[in-house]
Order: sequence, then structure tokens, then C-alpha cells
Amino acid sequence: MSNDVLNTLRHDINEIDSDLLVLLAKRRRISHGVVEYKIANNKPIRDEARELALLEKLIGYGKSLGLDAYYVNNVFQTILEDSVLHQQAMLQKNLNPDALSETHRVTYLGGQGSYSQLACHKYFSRRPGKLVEIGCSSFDEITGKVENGQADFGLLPIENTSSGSINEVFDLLQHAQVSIVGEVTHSVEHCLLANPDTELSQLTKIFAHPQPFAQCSRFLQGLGELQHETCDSTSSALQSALNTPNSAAIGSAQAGKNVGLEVIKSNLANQSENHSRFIVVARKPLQVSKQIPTKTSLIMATKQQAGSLADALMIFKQHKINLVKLESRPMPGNPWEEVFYVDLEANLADSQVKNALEELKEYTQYVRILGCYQSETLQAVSVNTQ
Ligand SMILES: C=C(O[C@@H]1C=C(C(=O)O)C=C[C@H]1O)C(=O)O
Repeated sequence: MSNDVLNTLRHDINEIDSDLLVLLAKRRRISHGVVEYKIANNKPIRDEARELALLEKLIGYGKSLGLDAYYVNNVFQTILEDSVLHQQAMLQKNLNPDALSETHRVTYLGGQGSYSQLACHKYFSRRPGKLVEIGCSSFDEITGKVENGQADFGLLPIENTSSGSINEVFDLLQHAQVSIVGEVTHSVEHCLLANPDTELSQLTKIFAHPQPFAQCSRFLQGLGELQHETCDSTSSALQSALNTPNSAAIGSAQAGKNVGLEVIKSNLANQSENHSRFIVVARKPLQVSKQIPTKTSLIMATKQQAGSLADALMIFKQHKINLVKLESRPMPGNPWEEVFYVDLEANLADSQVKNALEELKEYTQYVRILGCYQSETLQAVSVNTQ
């Protein structure tokens, strides 16, 4: 086959890919029209029956075209997730026109290529407007800029599938004067990044934020005795590695490429599926439509009577409210007392939640609502791909 034939074939592929993008943009515009209908008729954004029927039809049609069900399902689950999350974001903007201005000043940890920056871009890609990014060197700085009006939103990593909860953020939420207004998850592919031509065997020092050190602990144990230097962000770890011979940093391949570091080892995390969940905080809470899946996060300090925590949790059960997270942290100033961070799969505006919060008073010293926000973790509809 001559190069001309190959170039012609690639040209045809380029044409088809461009046509696909035009159709995807058109599909997204139409799905925005569907949101208008759902707003006018108070319909839930998600219609899983419709999605299932759609997928079954497309898988059947795909098979007639020689496309296997697994491939068709994967492609359209991605399209559906994007469609639903865009619709939810549109609905929320419609409900909170003042809160979501045309410019979003967002603080997050680190700088170019940090995982927080990647998560920020993912979250705000569905929220039209000018994004002004403000990199910070600590979690306190992130919330501080939101509290004093220098930023509209702050993005904080709160848990990771390899290292678990990020306690510093939970402790910060106990006193920061911010509300949780959103969440976003992002995959985290940790790589070992070093100056060009650096061999693994030459390394004497590793730079990283505490989280990558925790998430890659097993790989690092296998490297033997190396000096570990903790940095306040992945971005600063990369800069340190750039300026230190025979050293490396842990970060994303993209972050390394941005500063001229090369990947000398990838897939370092203890868990192959390594994802971080970030919360988005703002000075004021948002109203959240009952037409979308919602979470409510709160902090509670139970009374000291035996069984108070169990009694408090039973209230959620009695009101049929599902807990998706329960985290305990030391109560500041009372080292042997705990506060409990709770994520509810519920909308604060629901009467069940209001009644439960009222009944909680009997078993708690205090309950502080951290925020009610759109849940971004979409459960894909299950379809037969056999
Ligand atoms: C577009 C709609 O809203 C959602 C998105 C869908 C899609 O992108 O095809 C299908 C069903 C809904 O979950 C709809 O209800 O038709």
C-alpha cells in the first residue's frame, strides 16, 4: 500500500471524526432543549428508562453494522453521562442565576498540571463562563481566599480510593466559613517524573505532596532507602525535582511534560483504579433542585451518653435517608471527643431531612450543615452487552 493510499484513508477518517463532533455538538444543544421542557414541567433530569431503551436500540443497530455491544455501550454511556451532567448543571444555573456569574475565580492546590487543576477544568467545563484559576500552596489558603472574597469557589481534595479520607480537609471544614456547593471526581495516574536521562537506579531523593506518598506507598517501599521530601503541592514537588540531580517527583505525566520532566515509571498507585473526590466550596450555599440527585453533608457532635451515635444514625434510617459516608475526627480542644462528618444521599429541602435534623437535636451537641449540592457520581444504567 502506497503512502498516498494511507493518506487518503486517513483523510477519510479525519472527515468522519469531524462529522462526529458536529453531531455530538448538535446532540448536546438538543439535550439542552430537553432541560427547558423538564424545568417547565418539573420533570427529573434523569430518565433511566429512556436511556435503557436508547442503549438497547443502539446496541441492536450497532450489531447490524458489525459493531460489538461492549463498544457501542461504552461510547454511548460516555455520551449519556455528559448529557445528564450538562443538563443538571444547566438546571442548577437556572435555579441560582446570581451565584453562578460569568466569571468563576477558583482556588485550588498547586499550579499547572496539578490534579486539582485537572479536576477544576473537568467541573467547570460544564459551567459556562470565564475561568480564573488561582493556585494556592495550602488548603487553608484555598478556603481563606473564598472567605475573604478573593475567589468565588475553592476546590479541595477530600478523599482518594487508595489513601482514603484527607483528614486535613475534614478538620478544615469544621471551622471554615464556606459551604460545599459541588463535587467532582478525577482519576489520578501517578508517575515518577525526573530530568531527562535519569535512571531509576540513580535516584537518591523523591519529592511529593503527602497524598501521592500515601497513595504510592507500596511502590515506594520497593524502591528501597530513598530520601522522601514532602512538598506543599505536586507543582512544587516537580520544581524541586527539576532543580535537584538524581531526584524525582510524583505527579501526572502532563504535569511533568509542562515543566520538562520525563516519566521514568508510571502506574505507581496502590490501587489500579486511583480516583480522588474533590469538593467545591463557596461563601454561600446553593439551592439544589429536587429534579437531580443530591447530597447533603453535615458535621455533628453527639452527646456523651452511651449509644448517642447509634441513636443519631438510627434517625436517618427511620427517615429512609441513605448515608454514603461517615467519618470521625477529633473535636478541636476536646482530644478524646469525636465529631462525625456525614454525607447523606438527600436534599436538604426534603421534609424527611428537615424532620431528621430536628430529631437529631436530642442526641447531638450540635449539627452543622456543610452544604447541599448536586451529586456528580452518575450510576450508569445497566444494559445487556452479550
Ligand atoms: C435528553 C434527555 O435527558 C437525559 C439524557 C438522555 C440522553 O442524553 O439521551 C436520555 C435520558 C435522560 O437521562 C431525555 O430525557 O430525553
